[in-house]
Amino acid sequence: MLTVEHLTKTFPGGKGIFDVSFSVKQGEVFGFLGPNGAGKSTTIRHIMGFMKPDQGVVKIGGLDTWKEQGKVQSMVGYLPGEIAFFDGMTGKSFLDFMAKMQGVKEPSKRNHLIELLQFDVDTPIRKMSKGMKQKVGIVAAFMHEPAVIILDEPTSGLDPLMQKVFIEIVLAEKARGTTFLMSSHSFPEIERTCDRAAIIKDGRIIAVKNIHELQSMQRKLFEVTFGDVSEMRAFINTSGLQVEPVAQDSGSGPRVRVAVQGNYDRFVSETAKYRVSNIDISTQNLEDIFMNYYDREGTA
Ligand SMILES: Nc1ncnc2c1ncn2[C@@H]1O[C@H](COP(=O)(O)OP(=O)(O)OP(=O)(O)O)[C@@H](O)[C@H]1O
Repeated sequence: MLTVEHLTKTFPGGKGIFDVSFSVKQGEVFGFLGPNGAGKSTTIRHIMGFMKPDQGVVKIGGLDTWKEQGKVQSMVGYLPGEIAFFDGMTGKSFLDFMAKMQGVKEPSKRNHLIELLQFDVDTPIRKMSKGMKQKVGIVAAFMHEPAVIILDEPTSGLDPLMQKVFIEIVLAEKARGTTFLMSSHSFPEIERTCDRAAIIKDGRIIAVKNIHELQSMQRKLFEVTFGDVSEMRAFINTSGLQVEPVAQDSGSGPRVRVAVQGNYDRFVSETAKYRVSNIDISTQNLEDIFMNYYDREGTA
């Protein structure tokens, strides 16, 4: 539904995006992650056909988004990182204006979204908080029921309750077959909504990950405290598990960290052979996995 092929744009000074390629299938929610200045918004502006690439092409539904901008935009909903509103407009007059541009005649979807997001459409936009403006932008991006929705940091400015509402709106649209590309700094949001996510750094894609696979691969980390050092050593040498010793705090007994993925039988039977005084359990979360990519140099 959406393909980005070898997209390159170099800004004066050498920044930009370089050979960015990925594709998003119909009905897929695709996350776009990366540190500040990595190139997310620049990529999104090219996807929307607002910028001419130096090299490469973006296609939505088979149409070149730069060359056939007009046609493409009628099938796309877009929430920019920073929305430019006209002076003197209320939420209602802005949405009326957008509805006219989008050719929306039936207001039921718009009214439903306003009800879910809970804001007063009659407030002048200049008096709205950042979160309220964001809500107006979300309604504008979704109300014409486009086939593809492109969202640049959609929940920035939204409170936690509204972030949850937003996730529910995305999941409902996804169930109808809408295709999404969504840049975000929020790992829980990506985890709840996305099928796959790309990580961009210094203008280059360094990884594309399947979120469902990552979730099924998540490891549990057990910190096991033994009765004495000889027992801990025996466990390290004979258990056959992935074990590493943990530096000992004053007062705590000899400890190891055991990483287990999926099958806990061996962990249970091996630890049962010793006097164990404590076990702490933690789950490696997606944020840990992604942060690893944020820090790491190189390509996937
Ligand atoms: N029009 C422009 N002219 C020159 N440099 C630009 C222009 N637009 C973006 N850049 C630079 O390109 C890089 C990528 O910027 P971009 O806004 O795409 O990042 P981002 O990933 O969206 O960041 P953030 O998470 O902070 O929103 C940055 O170094 C930015 O300063």
